[in-house]
Amino acid sequence: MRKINEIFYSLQGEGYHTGTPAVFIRFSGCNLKCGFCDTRHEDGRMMGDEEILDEVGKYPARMVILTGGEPSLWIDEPFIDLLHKAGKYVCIETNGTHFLPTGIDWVTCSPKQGTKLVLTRMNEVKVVYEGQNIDVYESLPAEHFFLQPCSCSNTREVVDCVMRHPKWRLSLQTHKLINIE
Ligand SMILES: C[S@@+](CC[C@H](N)C(=O)[O-])C[C@H]1O[C@@H](n2cnc3c(N)ncnc32)[C@H](O)[C@@H]1O
Ligand SMILES: Nc1nc2[nH]cc(C(=O)O)c2c(=O)[nH]1
Ligand code: SF4
Ligand SMILES: [Mg+2]
Repeated sequence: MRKINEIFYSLQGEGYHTGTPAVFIRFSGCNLKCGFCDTRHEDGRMMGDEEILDEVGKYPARMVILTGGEPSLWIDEPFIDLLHKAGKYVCIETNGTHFLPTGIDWVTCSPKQGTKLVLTRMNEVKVVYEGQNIDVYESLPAEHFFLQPCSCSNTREVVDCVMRHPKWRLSLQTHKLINIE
């Protein structure tokens, strides 16, 4: 059984796959307590894999995004295999402080200040910008580097920072701009 906060169908609002239809599986609970976190950390409900797969199967998209909370606290290789057997492309949003099972198709790592990263592979880095030094993230083993405003509030500051650090690109939380989930 795995603790699920919500399962919903929307468009990936952030980062490289922005605009792509995807089923979000939001797991409950997190090992960090970021002051800016925009997730409602509700208790959630224990669900079996069959029930989770049934819910995911209600939607036509191939992309599934594991998020939370911190999804790495709840997943294992058999779960990723089940999603693959259902024909899904599996993405994860993680803070990078826990190891991941093998086989995930797309890893988005969002490192948080003052934490120790354990991931050795990731496809994209997505930093929520609060004025911190981003140079330290440039050596991470990722193909894409995104800087994201905090709750759409400091966008001009992020634009200026990206222009000073051209390895990075702007990631807007587009779902918030168009009022979708
Ligand atoms: C809610 S977190 C869940 C996954 C994982 N715990 C993590 O932090 O990556 C999903 C993404 O939203 C970002 N995020 C959380 N709160 C935010 C906010 N207020 N503004 C912008 N991005 C935010 C996180 O940094 C992360 O990239
Ligand atoms: N549309 C939409 N895109 C997202 N990308 C990452 C999200 C998250 O909370 O992990 C998220 C979310 O909550 N909604
Ligand atoms: S690590 Fe992710 S889910 Fe956890 S508190 Fe921070 S932003 Fe929220
Ligand atoms: Mg979100």
